[in-house]
Amino acid sequence: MTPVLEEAFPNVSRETRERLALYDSLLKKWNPVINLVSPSTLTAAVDRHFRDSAQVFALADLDWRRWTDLGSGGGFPGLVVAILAAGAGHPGRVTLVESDQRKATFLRTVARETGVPVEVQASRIEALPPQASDVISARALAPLPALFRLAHPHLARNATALFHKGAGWKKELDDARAEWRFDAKSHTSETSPEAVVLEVRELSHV
Ligand SMILES: C[S@@+](CC[C@H](N)C(=O)[O-])C[C@H]1O[C@@H](n2cnc3c(N)ncnc32)[C@H](O)[C@@H]1O
Repeated sequence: MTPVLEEAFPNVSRETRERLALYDSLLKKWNPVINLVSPSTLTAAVDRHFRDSAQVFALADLDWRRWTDLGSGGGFPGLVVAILAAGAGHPGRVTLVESDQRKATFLRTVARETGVPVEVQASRIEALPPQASDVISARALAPLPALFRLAHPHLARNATALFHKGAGWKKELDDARAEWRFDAKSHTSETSPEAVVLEVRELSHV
């Protein structure tokens, strides 16, 4: 287990850290074959991917029952959420949606090897029946207006969307207001100074 993982996750159980370490090693093994994350980010994966993902778990209200992660790719942030939730004894169900079959196979492999219960939907988000999720997350999937179109059918009443966004997030928010009503709060990212996690509630069409 790398000391970096211990520093990044000081308050989780040993079992959770071991699961994260196993995930990290599988990511490094599979990445040259299916490009789950940019290869240049692999050496700093604990910070760039694992700690970055953990932010949404910490921001969500604790009482969620269904969490859906859209466009999960290599599992960020959704699979990290599932590992942290399992470690905390959280009873909620996490679904990862990823249309690329090879990436979905990777997600199922990590879930099986770490023993973390997670549902992997290997399909396009647009093809899913409504998920009625209390929390929806997505990182690096689409600009905000398009992301709202993808997420909206899957939100339960009083749901929260937690979206990682880069430096252009203010412009994306302005663009989205042409089409959508919502309350939004930005949380400065702990892993990248110009990035944020946007917390969006009460999303409805204009
Ligand atoms: C840029 S990657 C980001 C992956 C991951 N969220 C991350 O931050 O590392 C976007 C992922 O979304 C998936 N994706 C894009 N559009 C999708 C759709 N309409 N339905 C399901 N998955 C989609 C792609 O296959 C890809 O794996």
